[in-house]
Amino acid sequence: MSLFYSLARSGAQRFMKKQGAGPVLVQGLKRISFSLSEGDRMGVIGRNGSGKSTLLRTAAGYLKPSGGRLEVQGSIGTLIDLGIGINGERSAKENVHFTGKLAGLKKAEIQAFDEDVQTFADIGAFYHLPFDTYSSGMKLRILFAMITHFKRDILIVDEVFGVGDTHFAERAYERMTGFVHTSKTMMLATHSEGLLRQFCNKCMWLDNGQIRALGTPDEVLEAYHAG
Ligand SMILES: Nc1ncnc2c1ncn2[C@@H]1O[C@H](COP(=O)(O)OP(=O)(O)OP(=O)(O)O)[C@@H](O)[C@H]1O
Repeated sequence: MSLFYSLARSGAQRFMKKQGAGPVLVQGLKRISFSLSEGDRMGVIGRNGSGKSTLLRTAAGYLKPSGGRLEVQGSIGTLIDLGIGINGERSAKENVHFTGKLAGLKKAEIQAFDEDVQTFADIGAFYHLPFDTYSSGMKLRILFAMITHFKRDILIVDEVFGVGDTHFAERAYERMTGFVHTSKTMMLATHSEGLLRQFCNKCMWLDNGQIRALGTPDEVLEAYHAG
C-alpha cells in the first residue's frame, strides 16, 4: 500500500496555487507490503520522518491508504496518540466510565476498570481533573492503563514511552510483558533496541516511506547499523 498526505488546506498549497502548480502531496508510504500472522510481534524502526507513525496509523485504520489494500482481522488496541478517543474536557475517571459503557461493560466491570486504571496510573487527585490539564507523562499513564486493561487481538503501539518517567517505565514494561503475551499480534514503532529485542520476533526498517529491510530484529538491526 501507499499513502499520500494532501496539503490542500495548507499555506504551502496556497503558495503553489499562486505559482500555477497542482495539488501538493507528501508521500508518507511507498508501496509497503507485508503480512503478520497470529503470534507475530513486529518492531518498526527508522530515522525521524521515515514513515513509522504513518504506517501504524494506517494499520490502525486512522488513515486510509491512497493506493493498495489493507486487510485486518481481529480487534485492535492502539497507543499511538496521547489524545485519540479521549474527551479532554472530562477527567480520566469520566473517560474511563464512558469508554467502559461504550465497550458494553457491566457496572461491576466498569468499577474494576476504574480501579485498575486509577491504581496503575497513580496520578493522585489529577484523576478527577480534566484530561487536558495533565502533563504528557500523566496522559501516557492513563492511556497505557486503559488500553492494557482489555484483551486485544492486535496491539499497535507508537513510540510513546519516551514521555514516561523511569518509575512508570519499569511498571509499564512489566505490564506490557503480560499484555503482549495475551495479544496475538503486535506492531511497535520504537527507537529502543532493548524493547525491540525484548518484545519482537520481526522487524521492519523504514527509510523514506519504503521498506529497507524486513527480517528478525538481529538481521535488521545489523543492516540498520551498517547503514
Ligand atoms: N499530517 C501530515 N501532513 C503532511 N505530511 C505529514 C503528516 N504527517 C507526517 N507527514 C510526513 O510523512 C512522512 C513520515 O512521517 P512520520 O511521522 O510517519 O515519520 P516517523 O518515522 O514516525 O517519524 P518520527 O520518528 O519523527 O516520529 C514525513 O515526511 C512527514 O513530514
